[in-house]
This record gives sequence, C-alpha cells and structure tokens, in this order.
Amino acid sequence: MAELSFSGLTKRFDGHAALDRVSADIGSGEFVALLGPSGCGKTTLLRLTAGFETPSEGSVTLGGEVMTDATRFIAPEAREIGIVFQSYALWPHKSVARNVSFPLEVRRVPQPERDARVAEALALTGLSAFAHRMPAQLSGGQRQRVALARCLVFEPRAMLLDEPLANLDLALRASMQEVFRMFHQRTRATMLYVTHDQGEALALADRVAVMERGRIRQFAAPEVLYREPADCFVAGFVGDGAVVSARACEPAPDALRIEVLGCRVPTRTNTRRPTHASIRPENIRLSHDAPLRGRITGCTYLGGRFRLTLEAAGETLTAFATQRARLGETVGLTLHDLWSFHDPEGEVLMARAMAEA
Ligand SMILES: Nc1ncnc2c1ncn2[C@@H]1O[C@H](COP(=O)(O)OP(=O)(O)OP(=O)(O)O)[C@@H](O)[C@H]1O
Repeated sequence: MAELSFSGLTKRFDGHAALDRVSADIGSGEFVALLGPSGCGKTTLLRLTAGFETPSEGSVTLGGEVMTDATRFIAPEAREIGIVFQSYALWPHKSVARNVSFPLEVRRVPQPERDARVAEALALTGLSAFAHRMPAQLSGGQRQRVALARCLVFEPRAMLLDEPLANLDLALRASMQEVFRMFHQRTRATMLYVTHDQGEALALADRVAVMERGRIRQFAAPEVLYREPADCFVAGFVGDGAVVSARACEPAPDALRIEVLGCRVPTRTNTRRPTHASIRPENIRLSHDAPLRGRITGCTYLGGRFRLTLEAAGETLTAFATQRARLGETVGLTLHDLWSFHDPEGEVLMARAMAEA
C-alpha cells in the first residue's frame, strides 16, 4: 500500500475555502483519522483524494505519483483507491459474493482467481457463511463488512472510509471498531478514516489529523493530542477537561513553572511563553487543605469512579473521584503534570467554535 501526500491542498467553493493549504504525509500502511467538527473539510479532503473533486490549488500524491495538481488529473477509477461510505452502497440485487466479486469482474480478473480472492476477502471480514445472502437479508454491521470486503478484494493502493459506522447503533459501532482494527492489522492497508467521533478516532488511528475551518491544526498520535495539544482548539476538542489562561512565572528562564488559576505549578511545555494550560481530569487531585478551592456543581457515576464538575477561580474544571461528592461542597484542588502551550489567538478561536457549536 502506498503513501499518500497532500501539498498546499486548497479547495474553494464560491470563494469560500473548504480546505485551506493542507499539507500532510501519510505513511504506507498507516491508519489516519480525520477528526473535526461539522463543515471543517474532512469529506472535501477525502473527495479530493478519491478524485471526485479537483483542487483549486495544491496536489495529491499517491505512491510518489501525482494524482492531481494544476496540470494533471488522474480519473477516480484509475487511482486504485477503495472507498467505504456510511451508506454501504451495495448492489441490492447481487448476492454478498457477487457484490464482493464486482471490482474483480470490472478488472477482468479470471474466474478461478476471482473466486479465490472473494473467498479470502469474505473470510477476512467474517462473512464466509453469508456469501449467498442478499444485502437486504443482512444487519447493518454485516452490510458494512461486505462494503469492506468489496474494497479490500482488489487490493487498493489506499482506502478511504467516510464515517463508515455513523449509521450503526452504539453496541455495533464498538464491535465494528474491533473489525476495522483487526482488518487493518492483517492487511496493513493505508487508511484515511473520516469521523467526527473522537472516541472512534483515538481508539482506531495510528495518527489523527484534527481539522478546523479547512486546516489541520495538529496531526499526531492520539496520546500526543491528548497529553500535548498544540493549541486551544485541539485541547478543547479532544478529550475531557478545561483550557485556561496561563503565564510563565517570573523570572522565566525556562518557563518550567506557570501561574494558573492563581497557583504556581510545574508544567510540561514546548514554549517559554505559554499562554494557556490544558487541565485534564487526571491532572487534578482532591485534597482538603490545598489553597485552590473548587465548588462541586456536578457528580456523575462512571462505573468505578465519579466524574466531578467544579467551579474554581472562575473556571469550570473536571476531576475524577473515588467517592460520591455533595453538590455545593467546597474541596481543595492540587494541580499536577499540566501541559502548557503558546496560542495567543486561542480565546478568539474558542469563542468562535463555541458560538458555532
Ligand atoms: N459542493 C459544494 N458546494 C459548496 N460548498 C461545499 C460543497 N461541498 C462542501 N462545501 C462546503 O465546504 C465546507 C466543508 O465541507 P465538508 O463536507 O468537507 O465538511 P465535513 O467536515 O465533512 O463536515 P461533516 O462532518 O458535516 O460531514 C462546508 O462549509 C461545506 O458547506
């Protein structure tokens, strides 16, 4: 499977940039999720990759070969890219086996080889027993697996998945995530997976590109996005917790301590001029005598622990507790292991994102 690159990729619709100078490299065999709020450009990026749209500027390269740029356009069917849609897009009048065999029939693969490859694809997706069923006789999850088998049977150079689990109920989504993970481990296909479900993106992908307003704001492994968000948008969008103003303590030769919520605390950081800190629930310890005081405004049982919402120094924070807490009760809070970053425009962006939500 080939590596996929975007360089300065821009797509304007009626003067409005749906994608704005996106550049990224996806390694061969990598599973990448595109995550972001509605309208941020995820589907547009997928459609440009598939060849359903042409870019206003920039290029898409697959396996070192330019698929599209200012002078070149390879037609979608010649790109050898597999696509799985949330609507499954199966042929209703063809059996499961015929649906899966269709891409091979189009490519005039001889029958014995076709049969062997279809059997292999059905086995890989756990559908061998359903080969002769019609799509209408399958559940949503089984239909999605047929779409997956039909995609992998022709060994595409890359696979694009557009919210493939969006139509499934919660329990099925969880089991299908497992199917996707196993599928990726066994095929090592290069996969670009669009979702606005961050749980899905963080659980499945090797790396996640967090998008906002046509741009990639951070492209990193899930644990890096969570522990070291690049800016206020990513810190607020990915994971639980709060984003608050911070500044380096004086003197600030290394900015290893910050002032946050009126406290001076050590920080992990990549800057000498932090403007904000990300406070995850696990960064807060409850202790009776800590000077930072928080008033409990919410307490939800999560199974095994409680999620608390607290008001402290004018901010809303989230913490975990082992025991139920009383609403209105005041507790002491100790902050530890905070991540801080430089994002002077963060407040404006966050206000805009909240207004749009
Ligand atoms: N064919 C089109 N004509 C005009 N505007 C378009 C067209 N396709 C997309 N857009 C606009 O481009 C922006 C990005 O759309 P896109 O579908 O890529 O977002 P998305 O992140 O996939 O959203 P969602 O999660 O809601 O599917 C939106 O503002 C959308 O209205």
